[in-house]
Amino acid sequence: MSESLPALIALVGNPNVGKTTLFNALTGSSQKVGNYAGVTVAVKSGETYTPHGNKVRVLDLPGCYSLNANSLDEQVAVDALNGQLKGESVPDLVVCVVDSSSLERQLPLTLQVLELGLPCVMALNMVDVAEKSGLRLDPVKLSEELGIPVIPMQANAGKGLVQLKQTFRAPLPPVRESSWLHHHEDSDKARRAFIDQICEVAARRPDAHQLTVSDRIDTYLLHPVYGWLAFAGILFTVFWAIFSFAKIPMGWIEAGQGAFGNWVSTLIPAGDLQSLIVDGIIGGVGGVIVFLPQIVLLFLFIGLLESSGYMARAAFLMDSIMAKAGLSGKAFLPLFSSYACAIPGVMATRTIDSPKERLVTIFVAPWMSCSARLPVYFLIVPMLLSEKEGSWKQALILFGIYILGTASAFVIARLLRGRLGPDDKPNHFLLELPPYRKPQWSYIFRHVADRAWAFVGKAGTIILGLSILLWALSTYPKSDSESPTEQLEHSAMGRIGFVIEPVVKPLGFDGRVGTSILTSFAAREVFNTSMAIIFNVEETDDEVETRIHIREKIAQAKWPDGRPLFTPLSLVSLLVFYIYAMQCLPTSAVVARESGSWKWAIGQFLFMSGFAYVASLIVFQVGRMLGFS
Ligand SMILES: Nc1nc2c(ncn2[C@@H]2O[C@H](COP(=O)(O)OP(=O)(O)OP(=O)(O)O)[C@@H](O)[C@H]2O)c(=O)[nH]1
Ligand SMILES: [Mg+2]
Repeated sequence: MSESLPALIALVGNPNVGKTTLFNALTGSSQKVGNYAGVTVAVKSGETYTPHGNKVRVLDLPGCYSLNANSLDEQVAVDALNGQLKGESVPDLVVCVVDSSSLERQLPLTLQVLELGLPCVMALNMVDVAEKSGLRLDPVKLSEELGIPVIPMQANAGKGLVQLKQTFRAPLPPVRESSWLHHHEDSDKARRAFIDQICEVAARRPDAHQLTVSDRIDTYLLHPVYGWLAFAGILFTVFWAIFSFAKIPMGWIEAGQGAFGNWVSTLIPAGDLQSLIVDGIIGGVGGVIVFLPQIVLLFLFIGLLESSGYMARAAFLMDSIMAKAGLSGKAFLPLFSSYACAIPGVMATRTIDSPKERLVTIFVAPWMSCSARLPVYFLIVPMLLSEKEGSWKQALILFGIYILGTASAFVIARLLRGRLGPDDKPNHFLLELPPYRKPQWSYIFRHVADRAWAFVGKAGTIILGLSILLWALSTYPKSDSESPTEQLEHSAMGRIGFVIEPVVKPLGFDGRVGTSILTSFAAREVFNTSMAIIFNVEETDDEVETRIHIREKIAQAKWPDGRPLFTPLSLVSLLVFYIYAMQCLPTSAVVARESGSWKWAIGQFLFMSGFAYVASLIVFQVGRMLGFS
């Protein structure tokens, strides 16, 4: 019996049993929670206090089905228990978190953990679900049979937390001898027999098998026809809502930004300083910040889909399509989360057992249109339809953009998967359909707020810095000319544009657009910043009084011969470029780390950006041949 206080506690359990919910409740963190298996893919650490005020460290581990790890995320959990994680020792106490509504399936892992010989406590989570399904649990019997403390809990409501914390103190529960293994050759069989015996006395099922509410919902949502209709309907509603709801707060931000710009213009006399602040900083940062409402809505919807349990159904429906792309349903969730951001998407590929399938998924993930592309789409799409934001036609185009990116990703995945050849060992696709659950609102709001704050933080730092730099490049060196157009041509930016114009002209863009594209390799949103700065700086002074929306200003831009710069064809070409181009250094860094080599990251960058160029070129040239303008 260990007398010393525990210093390190590890939360272990099957996927989707509420480990992270418990971790967040214990440590006050807001790590990602979702109602599907494989949300947590890396170890997270936090601190909590015992009822006696002693500080302990808690590790949240990725879920695993057994200790014979099949995938990378499971391996991490196993390493943590064996003390093989870098910088971590063997845990002093293991909290086995189980979903009490399916105890038989969870106990094999618990027994394996007990066999390791570490002090254990069981967090018998989701007792609310077990109760509703009519299961009769007997925690006292369970504790007697297993020989460890068993704490009934409902982690998402904070119930049982205090009781659990009371076990975090000396003396730690004695290590139990693995009696079920005695006289048995086959340890799997021995565990099964012991589990049957436990469940007989401690977890009795109701006699009649009833269809649960989730089962009933699934007869529609997984139906071969209605299921797909519902899937398309849900996605379309999301896009439509992003366009139409966001319109209102966007209007406020724009109005505020305009008023602020005008106010600053009255304070500072016309000249370089005014131009720097109004055109460079307010215009440049504002060109990105105004899309905050869309980003918030996108993350809110993804959060809702993830925490209700619908995401796992979508993966189930998509399994057959994924198979055509040479991937399994498991690749769907990482790819879907790449719609928010490719970085967590690439990380989430750790749940994929097959190393080759994982590489392929990492490779195509950046083609799932991420949220950083939204500002660019929202600048271009309304121009394409020459209308303001918010119509259903725009939502339809946005839907089409996502479909194009996704379909292209699947085609490339298939080609690449074919080239890599079959796996060395067979893989089993195992996707769990969790019951539908009420969304964890507190978590979702916190998560959305974090993302919104990160977006604003980026605008206030990286985008702000780039805005100042871009403004300077578009203003200096100065020429004697009075004409803003000639002045821009004379500036450093104008000269870069001059060099770049021949490269982008076949795609339908001039040097100004080319320069904006070039700068957006730093981060996609910078396209908006550059466009705003270039076209603001170019305005004549008397226009300052009637500050019009930057999009209208851009729409009026012309080639030197007076033709409009932006035609439907050139706008489509621009959209196509942004759907395909790989313009995110942090993603490249994560790809290099997760794939184990920079070769993959560089190959991906060159392939995707090259593809973007060629695709835009084809769109513009073929479009022109067909008579579009
Ligand atoms: N009804 C109910 N739901 C819960 C409870 N605890 C957690 N949940 C929900 O269960 C789902 C899974 O929670 P997570 O904390 O992400 O589970 P996890 O074990 O960390 O999952 P992985 O990281 O995928 O291994 C979420 O939808 C939670 O809101 C509970 O006690 N009762
Ligand atoms: Mg988790």
